[in-house]
Formats: sequence, structure tokens, C-alpha cells
Amino acid sequence: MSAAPVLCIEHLEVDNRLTVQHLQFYPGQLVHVVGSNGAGKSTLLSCAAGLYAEHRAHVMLRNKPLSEWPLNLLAQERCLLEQGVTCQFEISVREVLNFYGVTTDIPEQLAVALELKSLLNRPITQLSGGELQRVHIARCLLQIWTCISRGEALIFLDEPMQGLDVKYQLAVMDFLTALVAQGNCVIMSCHDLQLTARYATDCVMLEGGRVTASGIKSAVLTAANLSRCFGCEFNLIYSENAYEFYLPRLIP
Ligand SMILES: Nc1ncnc2c1ncn2[C@@H]1O[C@H](COP(=O)(O)OP(=O)(O)OP(=O)(O)O)[C@@H](O)[C@H]1O
Repeated sequence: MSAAPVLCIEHLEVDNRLTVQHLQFYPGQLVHVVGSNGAGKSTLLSCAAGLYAEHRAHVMLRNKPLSEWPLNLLAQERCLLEQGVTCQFEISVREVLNFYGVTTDIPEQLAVALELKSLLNRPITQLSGGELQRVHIARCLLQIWTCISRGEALIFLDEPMQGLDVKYQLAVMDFLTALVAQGNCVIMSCHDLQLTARYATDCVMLEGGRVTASGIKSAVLTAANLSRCFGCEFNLIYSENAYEFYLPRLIP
């Protein structure tokens, strides 16, 4: 990889939840963080995004520890979609999105990709789970849209596929693929290994709070790694840059 890393994690320890010796992420990567429930994916994304002040010194954004980044500048360079965000106020989707964007216009590319237009005048409290998830993804990206437009953003998404039907899953992944083609870096957790197999450029595999494999997708998504990580029997074929992925079986 010739470009400089956008993010580097060194010697990160979070209680007994997560240990990372060394991880690097580059512009133009779409990284899927995979692992079983409780493996540490959300913890990794939260720490890497700088949510926990006590761990910021171990995360370097563009070669400078997060602990040295003023929070207002950090908020313009990286965004984090967390799981389970709720909004109790009876305000419209447009009002929610305007709060996060630097202008009141919602970028056309974002509105089209996430099919937001029909949602804009609806109260956010009356959306379905999948509709709300699309708004949350948009809200998160709007926060750093200027940086995304320059192709320099770092986008953390914790299970963005949650609640989305298959069409929107593909639409969101296609959109993220377009953003990384502009030079942005996306790091997301994902439980759908079929999507990981199709869309990720790179993967980080976590088991019990430790990184057990990382790097290009074809090196991480092997039957042996997946079977060990998830405790299921995996059957997959990788050839000509594509996977054939069969539903795994529980090990009897
Ligand atoms: N705030 C917290 N305080 C203490 N332990 C926590 C906290 N949040 C999560 N944990 C624990 O840390 C471990 C990692 O949790 P984490 O949420 O990072 O896992 P995950 O891989 O994202 O899981 P899932 O796939 O279920 O979302 C789990 O054992 C969890 O119980």
C-alpha cells in the first residue's frame, strides 16, 4: 500500500474487552470488521473514532494521536454511526438532517442513494426501523460531508445494515463503494458475510477481543478462519475475485 495510512492503532487495551497490537487503515479501503457477538467490534469502532478519551493516545489519525486533535476538528474528519440511537422529539426528518449538515441542502447524491426524499417531511418518531436506519446513516455522513466530498473522510459505521431490507443493503453498500473510490476510508462492522464477501476490500477478524486475522479480504475470509471464529462449518469457494458462499452449518 503506497499511500500514507489514514488511521493507525497501536497497543490499544480496553479493560478485558479488546486488545489491538497494530492495525492500519488506508484511503480507499472498505474494511469490514467481523466476529461473533461480544467479540469487540463496537468497542474497536468506538475507540478508533475517539469516543473514549482515555484511549485516544493509541489511535493516530493522519499521523497525529487523537488525544492531540481538537474535538471540533475531529468532528469534521471522521463520523461514527452507533447502534441503537433513538430520537424522542417529534421533529421532521428534514429538521434532524439540517441539524447535522453544514448547509440546509441535503446533497442530491446522498438523498438519491438513501431514498430520503419521501421521508423528509415525516416525523422521525413515526418511521419504520429500516427507514430510521437510512436517516441515521445520512445524518452520520452529513456531519462530515465536506470532507467526504474531498475524498479524505474516515467513516465508522457500527452495523449499518441493521433493519435494512436487501435492496437498501445493496444500495448502501454500492454508495459506500462509490465513496471509497473517491479516496474515503470506510470501517464498518457487519454480520452478513455475503455482503462482506462481495463488498469489503479488507477485513479485520475479532475473536474474544483479539485480532486473529486482518488484511485483504481473500486472506481473512477463509473457511478455516471463519469456522474457528464463528464455531460453524463454512463452505465457500473463492475464485476469480468472487466468492460462492454456502449457508454454514452448526458443528454438531
Ligand atoms: N460499556 C461496557 N462496559 C463493560 N463491558 C462492555 C461494555 N460494552 C460492551 N461490553 C462488553 O465488551 C465485549 C465486547 O462488546 P462489543 O459490543 O464491542 O461486541 P460486538 O462484537 O460489537 O458484539 P455484537 O456483535 O453483539 O454487537 C462484550 O463482552 C460486552 O459484553
